[in-house]
Amino acid sequence: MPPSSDFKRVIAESPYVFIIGVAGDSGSGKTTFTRAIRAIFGKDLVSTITIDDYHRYDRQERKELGITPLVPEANRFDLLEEHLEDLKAGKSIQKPVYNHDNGKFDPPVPFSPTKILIVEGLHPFITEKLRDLIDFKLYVDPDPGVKRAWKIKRDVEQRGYSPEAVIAEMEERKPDYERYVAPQRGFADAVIRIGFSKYGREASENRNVYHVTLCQNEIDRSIRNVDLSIDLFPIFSLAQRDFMVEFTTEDVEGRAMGALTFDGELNYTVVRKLERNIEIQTQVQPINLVKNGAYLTAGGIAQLILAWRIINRRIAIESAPGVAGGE
Ligand SMILES: Nc1ncnc2c1ncn2[C@@H]1O[C@H](COP(=O)(O)OP(=O)(O)O)[C@@H](O)[C@H]1O
Ligand SMILES: O=C(COP(=O)(O)O)[C@H](O)[C@H](O)COP(=O)(O)O
Repeated sequence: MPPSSDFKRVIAESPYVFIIGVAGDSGSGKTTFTRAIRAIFGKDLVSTITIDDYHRYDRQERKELGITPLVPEANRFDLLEEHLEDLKAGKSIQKPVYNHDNGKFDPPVPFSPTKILIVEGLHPFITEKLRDLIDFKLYVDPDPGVKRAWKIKRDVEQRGYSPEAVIAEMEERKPDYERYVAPQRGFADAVIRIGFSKYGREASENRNVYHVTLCQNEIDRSIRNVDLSIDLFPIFSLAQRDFMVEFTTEDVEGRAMGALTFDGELNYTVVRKLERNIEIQTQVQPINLVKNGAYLTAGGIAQLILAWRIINRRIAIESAPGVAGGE
């Protein structure tokens, strides 16, 4: 791909359908963490499929069978594989629709592929075929306390459950989560862990500041050298808020992954440089995740780095011989 090309235009004109898989428990921030990707590429290029639509049983049937939606048999992965294969080949599908408001299925809807497709849900990496079809795999992994707070808030405010019902359901689902969902961390290119901020729980609750660890496998060799430096000078001169960065190696399902941890908030001036470097390297601009004068939270920085990783995976595919029209 020519270095000065307009990356969005190249993607729009390429036949390649790039699939991003986002796995994690219900209410773990899957939708929220893919927001940066949607914001960067825009509605025309990005669409999302939620795997909830591929449940085999409606809420009443699951109740009668005594199973949770986390059990693989409660989902139609064969149909999902078929649909992702069709979408990757540029074909439209008739997508099933699960309605969270009433726990039943609505009639299927026509769904056409966009050049970037986000597939999010409980089990996007459960079969080998799904893993092969997905180009970038992300696992979202909040601490139990964070997940509990997020899930209660969302399911009470948006899905009409009582807090007690949400808590009881979470307890009931735990063993199936550990058994069928959590092991998918082992297939992920990146795992995002989220805990309450070390600067106090109120920082999380009031300002969305979390302790965020981005575990990544080794960066693709194909990525060109890029300056991802953080400038210390504005940190010294604009350090009105607490911030920390840490790098460790962590064991993720038996794999050693590089773990970059952020907590707190960084001023726009510091983050804008990072964002600008990513814009120059990827030709995707403007990214503009932060507004002038504002602060970006640790989660926002993790999103920015993730977006950069994902864009680079897409560039690597574009440049590979014979794939997506590369030389
Ligand atoms: N990074 C985040 N920062 C703050 N709140 C979040 C974040 N991610 C998720 N949440 C909260 O958790 C709720 C559930 O997140 P959502 O992205 O809908 O989860 P999922 O798609 O995994 O079911 C959201 O409505 C939001 O209140
Ligand atoms: O586990 C999930 C996925 O939710 P999310 O969209 O949060 O990842 C839901 O419990 C099932 O889809 C069933 O839905 P319901 O409980 O509404 O019947």
